[in-house]
Amino acid sequence: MSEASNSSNPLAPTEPLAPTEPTELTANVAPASTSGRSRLKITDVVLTPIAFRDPPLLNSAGVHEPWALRTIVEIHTDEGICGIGETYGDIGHLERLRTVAPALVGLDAYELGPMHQRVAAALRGQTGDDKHGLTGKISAPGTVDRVYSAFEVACLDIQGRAVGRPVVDLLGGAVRDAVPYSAYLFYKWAGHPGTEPDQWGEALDPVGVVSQARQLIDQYGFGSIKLKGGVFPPEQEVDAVRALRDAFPNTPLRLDPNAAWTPGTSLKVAEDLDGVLEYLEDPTPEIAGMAEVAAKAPMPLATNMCVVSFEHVAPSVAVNAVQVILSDHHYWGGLRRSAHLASICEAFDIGLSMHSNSHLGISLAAMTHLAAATPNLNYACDTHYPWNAADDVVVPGVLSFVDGSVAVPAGPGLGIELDRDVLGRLAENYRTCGLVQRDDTGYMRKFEPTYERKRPRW
Ligand SMILES: O=C([O-])C(=O)C[C@H](O)[C@@H](O)C(=O)[O-]
Ligand SMILES: [Mg+2]
Repeated sequence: MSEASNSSNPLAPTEPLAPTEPTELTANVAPASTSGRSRLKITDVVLTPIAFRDPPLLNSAGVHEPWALRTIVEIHTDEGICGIGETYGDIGHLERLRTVAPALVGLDAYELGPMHQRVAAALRGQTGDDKHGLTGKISAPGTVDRVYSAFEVACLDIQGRAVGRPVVDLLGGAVRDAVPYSAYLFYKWAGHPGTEPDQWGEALDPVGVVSQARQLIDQYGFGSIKLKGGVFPPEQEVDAVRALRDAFPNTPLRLDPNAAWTPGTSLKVAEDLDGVLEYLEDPTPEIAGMAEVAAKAPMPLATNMCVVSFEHVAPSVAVNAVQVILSDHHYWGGLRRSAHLASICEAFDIGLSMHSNSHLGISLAAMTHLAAATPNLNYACDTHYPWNAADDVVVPGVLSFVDGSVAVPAGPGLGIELDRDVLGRLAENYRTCGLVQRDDTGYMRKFEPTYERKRPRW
């Protein structure tokens, strides 16, 4: 037991969970374990911001820029075991990672509770933000979870490597050997303005959307489809979904306009697509709006916008705002806390799916271990991976899609290795690409100067 334990309450945590104004960081966090057990002491935390190519994917915030940003996290230990994680690359998030990293040195890689406390203490109540708002409002506790997540994944990688077991075993063992993902369709331009069309081509109408679905399904074997909407007037997106239904009569379909519609518009679309969608994702903003739609919609409503942190769950349950939550370990506080979310969903009979932003193979591996260990994950997971796979930092061979699913890596830890040549190249991209923050709206305005981000828009 640490010297700092609270003598009046034997169950109190050894230290405050999130002191907002600590005078001295070291005086407000749990000390490293002194029990004499063998340790895996963290000796260094290395953060590498990277940039990789991203196609012009359209959404309710604007359009993806030519580069997507991420940060690769490497944690080193005194035993020589190193673990890796992947997280957002926006400058504000990167600065928060940089603030926290030195505070983790000296911890044991098994001390994840104390690590969460140290992250909270180092952040001193900061609240993150982003320019796209596609994952809802970010709170102070949500900011801690976003920053902690990649460090937690890297430590689970270390733990697995240390004991020779895959991360899925640390999460309770695999309930499935392979994790199904869905084809993630986007309206898109043929290429970034001023460049040649990319391999995917244009998708701005039902014909283009169906052809994109065919490409993704032919290449990856996906067994379900999600269309990112919120780009065109809802009637046009309904037509695209109907075209998908005609082209793929037995494939589960989802539509996600990222809160671009009023509750009234959402209900109209929900009625139009009755019997066509397995769920309708974030048709309208906020818990109250979603509850209004959910009360009459014929299909379940899903979210990765109005329930994005633990404090949102109770208010949402109280009004039955959503019937499916899209988890995402990058902002729900890593793999273990995402497993807690899964238990909460089970308790409240809420469905569970998985959200994705632009990402590479470290995230895909982590998502796959988590999903494989989560019995009540009842839907195929989202993944952007096909859009960004050409630039993966992971050594090829382990992560591949067969019939739309990724087999759980069998090697110790995450079961993957960093390709250092690619990492170096993507780090150089970051230094030269001129972007430090994702700005879909700003990029759209370069081509449509009057464009505004509006939620709801219709
Ligand atoms: O709502 C969602 O599913 C997303 O936020 C996924 C991605 O962020 C996607 O919309 C994007 O990157 O344009
Ligand atoms: Mg969504």
